[in-house]
Amino acid sequence: MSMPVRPDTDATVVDIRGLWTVFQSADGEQVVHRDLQLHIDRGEVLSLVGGSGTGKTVLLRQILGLEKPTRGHVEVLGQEPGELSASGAANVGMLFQHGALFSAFSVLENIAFPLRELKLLPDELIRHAALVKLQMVGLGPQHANKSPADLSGGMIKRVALARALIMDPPLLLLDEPTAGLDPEASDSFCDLLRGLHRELGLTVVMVTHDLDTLFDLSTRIAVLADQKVIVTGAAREVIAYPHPFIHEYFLGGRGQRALEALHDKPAGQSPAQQAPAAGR
Ligand SMILES: Nc1ncnc2c1ncn2[C@@H]1O[C@H](COP(=O)(O)OP(=O)(O)OP(=O)(O)O)[C@@H](O)[C@H]1O
Repeated sequence: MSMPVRPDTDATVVDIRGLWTVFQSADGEQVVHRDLQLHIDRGEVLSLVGGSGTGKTVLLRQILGLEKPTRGHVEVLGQEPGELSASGAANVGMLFQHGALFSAFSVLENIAFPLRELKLLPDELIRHAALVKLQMVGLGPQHANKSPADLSGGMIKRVALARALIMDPPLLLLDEPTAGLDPEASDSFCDLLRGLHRELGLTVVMVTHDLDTLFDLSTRIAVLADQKVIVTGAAREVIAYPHPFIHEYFLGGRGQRALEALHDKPAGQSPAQQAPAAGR
């Protein structure tokens, strides 16, 4: 007997509908998001791009469950953000902008911290899991007992990434993942992220001001302006959208240089070069 074929409803990882974010200030109300919509499917690397103060970081925090929108609907894997999955693990891992490691903890203690907080597993198992993650981000066990103060900027990002991945979240949020890194460390961190995205089948939502990182990693770009997502699509599609912010951001000198670098890469290396996907 054949089973009825069901539509694939499992593809949605993030579903945001009718989102409003309004802050009260001494000068009155500040509307940051006005009826914003965003839909992200499994396996995407979606980058949020927008001018300063357009609410990119606030949106990441809402997906993570650290902040509630004023109005509207945010769902991550069919659940309210911040809830644990059926297995008790976190659905979302986040790499904060400056790594945000605990300075009094060793590298391994930092990576293990979220698992230890759960108070479900014995110490030896937690230590082992943290060592596996340390290796996964390209750092050897000789770094396990170091203090964050003894690490380079690139290593701090890697340790923070290992911590974000400790509970094997299917969704990873990255806030300015390459900010503060020199070009070499930045390229190497992008290589690591690209590899992990592929190997772990992660869905990634990223905020970046760095156009090289943007073009290097994104499978889709969403542009925030006028308090909403004005366009989403592959790089070519977004760049062709007529809006003053897009023109200034992508077609100024900085954007032109990053685009040229993108075109110089061998075909197949850069996901942003793939055929345009329909904006959602
Ligand atoms: N808790 C808060 N209370 C009041 N206003 C806030 C709060 N959090 C954020 N804002 C305001 O919301 C706006 C959006 O902030 P957000 O940090 O998300 O911007 P952003 O797009 O990430 O900007 P940038 O690219 O400069 O980091 C800003 O004007 C900020 O001052």
